[in-house]
Amino acid sequence: MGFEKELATALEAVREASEICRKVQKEIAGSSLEKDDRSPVTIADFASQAVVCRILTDAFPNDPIIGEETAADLLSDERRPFLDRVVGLLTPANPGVHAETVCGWIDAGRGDGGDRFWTLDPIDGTKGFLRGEQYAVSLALIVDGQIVVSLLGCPNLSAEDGWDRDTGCLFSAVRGKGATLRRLDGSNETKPVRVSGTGKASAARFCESVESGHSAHGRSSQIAALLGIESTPVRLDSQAKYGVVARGEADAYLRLPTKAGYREKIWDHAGGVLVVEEAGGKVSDVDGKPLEFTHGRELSANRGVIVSNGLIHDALLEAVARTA
Ligand SMILES: Nc1ncnc2c1ncn2[C@@H]1O[C@H](COP(=O)(O)O)[C@@H](O)[C@H]1OP(=O)(O)O
Ligand SMILES: [Mg+2]
Ligand SMILES: [Mg+2]
Ligand SMILES: [Mg+2]
Repeated sequence: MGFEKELATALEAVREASEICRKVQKEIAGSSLEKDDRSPVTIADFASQAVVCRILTDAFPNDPIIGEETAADLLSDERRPFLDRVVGLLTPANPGVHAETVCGWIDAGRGDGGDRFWTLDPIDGTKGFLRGEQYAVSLALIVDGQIVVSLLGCPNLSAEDGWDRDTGCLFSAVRGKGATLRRLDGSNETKPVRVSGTGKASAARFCESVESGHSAHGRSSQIAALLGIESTPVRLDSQAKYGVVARGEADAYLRLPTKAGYREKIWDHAGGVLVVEEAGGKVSDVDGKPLEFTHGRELSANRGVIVSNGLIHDALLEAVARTA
């Protein structure tokens, strides 16, 4: 199956959501609040989830969506002004839309898994978004446990090679059909995406989280030292790191388990994994096992994530094991 309609629908959804995120990022002050787990969320996270779920549900009414956000976080009286701002972001494209309808769109993202489902991170890297740095809109379709379509909208990542620096870029992949890069604006011109050809682990360029609480930075520098790597890792937020490895600007992305024992969420990886794999790279957990997207909202069968150009993957896993 070619998944043409799925890809076209997902491209439209990620583009529309990214446009809203861009608009909010320009005037970010006062646009965020804290969730029960103390992580930040902004009006753009909710609006992005609403838009993507609306578009997906229109096109594929039977497909469940597992999204990060829930409208429950918007329903207290004190949060009503915040909800009204989310509604305001959706009004230009949906004149007269009511708060109840918007909450319904957001909660279309509360689906369960199954044989065929979508997973969505409406803003991945909210902390980066708030700092005015990298973030991504991440969307993937999973069929029989395999990612078959994946997209990463990266509004603050320049589309290389003479494309306008501030258009942002959009990665997509369909299983067996390669990975592609577009500008995030309306243009449908595409470029193939390929990982680097770096075969010597000592020459590898790493990228990693900005937030040390999300991945063990100390351990990644030990791993780099073991491999004889002298360059310092590039730190950037969000699944934009998958995009950067997919297009060969870095050779590896290490997400090493932290002491807190955090379980990775499927929406924090699904959009990036197939882009890297279809670009010729490899993704596994720290034990070398493939990521399993068949256990609900979390990657509960995996620990950490190692992303590479494929050529240096075994060397990375060996060094990871030696620092365990
Ligand atoms: N304690 C945590 N450990 C690992 N990842 C986390 C943690 N808390 C939130 N995240 C998620 O990690 C991702 C960002 O990590 P980074 O940018 O450092 O790679 C985001 O998906 C973020 O969710 P969110 O989508 O809410 O931003
Ligand atoms: Mg979050
Ligand atoms: Mg995320
Ligand atoms: Mg998020």
